[in-house]
Amino acid sequence: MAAVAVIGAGSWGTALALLLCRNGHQVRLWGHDPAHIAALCQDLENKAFLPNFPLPPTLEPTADLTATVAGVDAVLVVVPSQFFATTIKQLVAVLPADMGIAWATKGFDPDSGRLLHELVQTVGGERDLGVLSGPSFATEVARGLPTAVTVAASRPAYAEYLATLFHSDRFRAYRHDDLIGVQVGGAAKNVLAIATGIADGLGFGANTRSALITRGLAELIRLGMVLGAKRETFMGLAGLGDLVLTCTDNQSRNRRLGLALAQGQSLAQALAAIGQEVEGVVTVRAVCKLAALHKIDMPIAQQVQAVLYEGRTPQAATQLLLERTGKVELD
Ligand SMILES: NC(=O)c1ccc[n+]([C@@H]2O[C@H](COP(=O)([O-])OP(=O)(O)OC[C@H]3O[C@@H](n4cnc5c(N)ncnc54)[C@H](O)[C@@H]3O)[C@@H](O)[C@H]2O)c1
Ligand SMILES: O=P(O)(O)OC[C@H](O)CO
Repeated sequence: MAAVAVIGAGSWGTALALLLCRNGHQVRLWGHDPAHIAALCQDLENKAFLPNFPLPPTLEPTADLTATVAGVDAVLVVVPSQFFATTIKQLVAVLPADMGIAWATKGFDPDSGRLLHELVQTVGGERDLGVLSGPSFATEVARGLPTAVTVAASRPAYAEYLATLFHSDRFRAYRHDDLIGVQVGGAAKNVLAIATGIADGLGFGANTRSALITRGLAELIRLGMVLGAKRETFMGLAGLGDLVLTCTDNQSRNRRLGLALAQGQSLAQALAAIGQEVEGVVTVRAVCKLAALHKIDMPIAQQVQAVLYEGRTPQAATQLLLERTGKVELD
């Protein structure tokens, strides 16, 4: 059994920490906010981000990063992408130089637009890198509902090590070698879930939803290919799997944001009502910048950006998508 540091005490970090404890591991769960961690220690529950799931004695909440990683066998970072760079910088300062870093964050580095493995390489030097991604709502994992994810790593043995930590009869962790594709899938699907939420919120039907998911997948593949991903990765859990989950179920915060925008709420109102991280709001900027840089067509992502940041109404954005000239289906 291993000692694991989970860095990020939000809903996903807490759900993965609970899973690791159920798998028999000893877990330290780090949060940046000492008051929140004090509440976790007192309530033995993460009331702010994952209520109604008792924390077992093998899960130790802490706000001390040095103490969190002391003597652990593995480290998993699960902070939202906007805090990822700062957290990694703090982490590498207290982590042995040969210790691998894995993450379950879904997004790009907002400042540089780079994928997170590039940032970790730059800040953390040569070491094992791994990512856990795929269709997985925190609450369902905490409830022990059957879930399957992808674990990709820079080295097959590290992917196998990480997958073994998480794998159980309720949480199947499939190994993968496409670090880039798995990250692009997990990040970009959030933008497409906002688009699908908008369409559903405007009252469009099942045909429209399916069209957006499928044409969204084409955009995601285009982006992945220019960044060096393998095309087939997008047919797996971290691609189509997560895209379908997030675009079709109202547990998704990104989808709910789209629904709220279509119903006339402002971005600020919608975010306040959701009260948690909505990664697509940050990710859409990186995605559109990358699309422009690599000269690839990502019309759905561009319309999401226009709705979020350029004052375009959901109705106008939808109309602009529909008015595009016909084209061949496959690139
Ligand atoms: N919630 C899910 O179901 C789920 C599932 C899969 C992946 N993810 C991904 O996991 C990542 C984390 O999301 P979440 O759902 O746990 O977020 P959350 O909204 O539940 O929690 C917010 C998190 O942000 C952290 N935070 C806030 N300010 C911070 C700061 N200044 N420095 C460091 N951390 C700070 C909080 O401690 C908390 O961990 C995201 O990339 C998300 O896409 C979430
Ligand atoms: O609630 P969302 O939209 O952030 O999605 C959560 C997970 O990424 C689903 O796999």
